[in-house]
Amino acid sequence: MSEIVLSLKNASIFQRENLILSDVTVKIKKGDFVYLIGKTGSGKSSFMKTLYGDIPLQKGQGTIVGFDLSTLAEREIPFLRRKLGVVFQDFQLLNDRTVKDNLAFVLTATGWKDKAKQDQRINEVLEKVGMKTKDFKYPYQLSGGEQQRVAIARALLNDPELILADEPTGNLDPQTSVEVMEVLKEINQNGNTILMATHDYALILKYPYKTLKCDDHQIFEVVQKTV
Ligand SMILES: Nc1ncnc2c1ncn2[C@@H]1O[C@H](COP(=O)(O)OP(=O)(O)OP(=O)(O)O)[C@@H](O)[C@H]1O
Repeated sequence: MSEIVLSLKNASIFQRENLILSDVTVKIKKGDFVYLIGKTGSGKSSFMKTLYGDIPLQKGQGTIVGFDLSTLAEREIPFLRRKLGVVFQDFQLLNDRTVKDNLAFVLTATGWKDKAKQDQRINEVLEKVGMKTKDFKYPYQLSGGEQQRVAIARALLNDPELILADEPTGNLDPQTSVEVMEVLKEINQNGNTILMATHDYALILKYPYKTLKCDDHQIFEVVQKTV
């Protein structure tokens, strides 16, 4: 039986007291690539934030990579995030340090003490995203696509059970979006599970995967034709 990495049942997603999505029932299996689409303001980011513990799950049931979202305590959130890799639209790299030091910072913060092991892991993840030769650069010396590759490498550092990518191509031109998508496709083919929020329909047509849609306070699966 396939391993379930995310399961929500009759979940409601709120922003403060406002109900954004109701009765959400979703399952994601290990190895899946799943899109989350929907208009601006339909709740994609709110959904993602609930999954990484930024918004509490107030109603319904939810488990993600072994954590119960409905009982998630503040002190558990760093441990949840270690099992997730989160990628944002605006990359969120630290501008005052090199690519290598951005990644080393995360490894140190998550308990990697041995410098040689850190270096090895950094090389491995940069290799996966084709950025190994640019580890000495500062983020502002890189293009948007390169910065997003580094952000993906950072998400891979602790071998996450699920990668949550919230509009990872939102700041990129169409050609660069395709290049970043190729990276995501490849890491999915290597076994990583990915949930990606996007409103880039061209990408969805080019790379068809299971698609969930946020609309009218609901989330439902759509088939490619009706996207
Ligand atoms: N911090 C907040 N406090 C209160 N309401 C919020 C907050 N953030 C978002 N919302 C509201 O929640 C709803 C869903 O927003 P959300 O950002 O999840 O949508 P989205 O689908 O990700 O949109 P986009 O594609 O523009 O990123 C919107 O009506 C928005 O106004």
